[in-house]
Amino acid sequence: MTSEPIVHVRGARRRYGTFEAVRGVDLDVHRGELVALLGTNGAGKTSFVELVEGLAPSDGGTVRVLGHDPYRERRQIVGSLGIMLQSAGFSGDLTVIETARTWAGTLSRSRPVDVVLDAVNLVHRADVRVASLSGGEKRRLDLALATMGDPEVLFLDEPTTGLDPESRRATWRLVQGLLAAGTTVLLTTHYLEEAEELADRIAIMQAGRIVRSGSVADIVAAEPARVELVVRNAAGRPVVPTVGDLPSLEGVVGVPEIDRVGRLRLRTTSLQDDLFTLLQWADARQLRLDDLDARSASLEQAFLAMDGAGSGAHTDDTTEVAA
Ligand SMILES: Nc1ncnc2c1ncn2[C@@H]1O[C@H](COP(=O)(O)OP(=O)(O)OP(=O)(O)O)[C@@H](O)[C@H]1O
Repeated sequence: MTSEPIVHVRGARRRYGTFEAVRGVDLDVHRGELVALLGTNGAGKTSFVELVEGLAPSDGGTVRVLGHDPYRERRQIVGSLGIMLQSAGFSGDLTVIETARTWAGTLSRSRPVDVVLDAVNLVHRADVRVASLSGGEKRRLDLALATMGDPEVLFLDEPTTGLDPESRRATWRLVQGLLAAGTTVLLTTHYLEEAEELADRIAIMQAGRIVRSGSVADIVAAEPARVELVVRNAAGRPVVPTVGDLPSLEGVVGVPEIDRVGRLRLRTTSLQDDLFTLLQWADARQLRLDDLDARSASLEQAFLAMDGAGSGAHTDDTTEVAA
């Protein structure tokens, strides 16, 4: 993509007193793209997203949304933004429809209120007081308000937390419709499936920094595939090879595990080549490779591996910086 990014961030920082929660983040989100920001609790996602939402000033670096500083030049862009925070500040006394109409009245342009409530399946709850809504219904109302102004850029902070699976999928369809219409979206989520379903690109945050970014395929490709099988002889009896008996496997990461019944487990960065070598090795020895299970890493495995690798960085998380 060559056009100027809608969200353009370089070296963003955010401090709370002497604690630095965002430590030099770079991120671009292009027009019509959805970028999902992932990370464990406390990684700094909300602290970062609030910078691009213009809810707080950056303590360093450059933050631009639609070409403007979203904090200092907020008035120029606020009409083009849709923001769904982690927790909404609704008045519990108003009904759903009153809340939606009140919100629509604050916008320079608004989609019809009934259409927006219908999109989040809240029409049947229109006359219910917000205080009586379930947690998931409140999230859906929040999404309705964030999308009511037909925003050019939508910031969604954990939009499907607390939603049942059906509502979550309905939200995904809604977001996909907005993307198809050209909306640009920055989303934070703890649901990896949500990121896989919606995101063009993913950025993984750890201790205030983006430690990995790219498409799901890019991120998963960096994580070794897993192979598991049981070695048996021609009569079907288990054979327990030693690691030294195995052929040379160029992509193996770490040491293959072999248990007492001949079950072999290994991780490899060259799945196809190493599998081929293993099959040839077994064939030459008239061995069978039973229960063969070979699979690429999932986003979840890649994420967990990164988090494990970053446990040192977690300790670093508590490091205080000069104010
Ligand atoms: N107002 C605040 N004052 C001091 N520290 C804060 C404040 N807000 C957040 N933090 C700290 O900043 C770090 C990042 O928090 P943040 O809420 O941005 O993380 P997150 O990735 O959004 O987490 P979660 O997934 O739990 O929402 C945490 O260590 C948190 O305790």
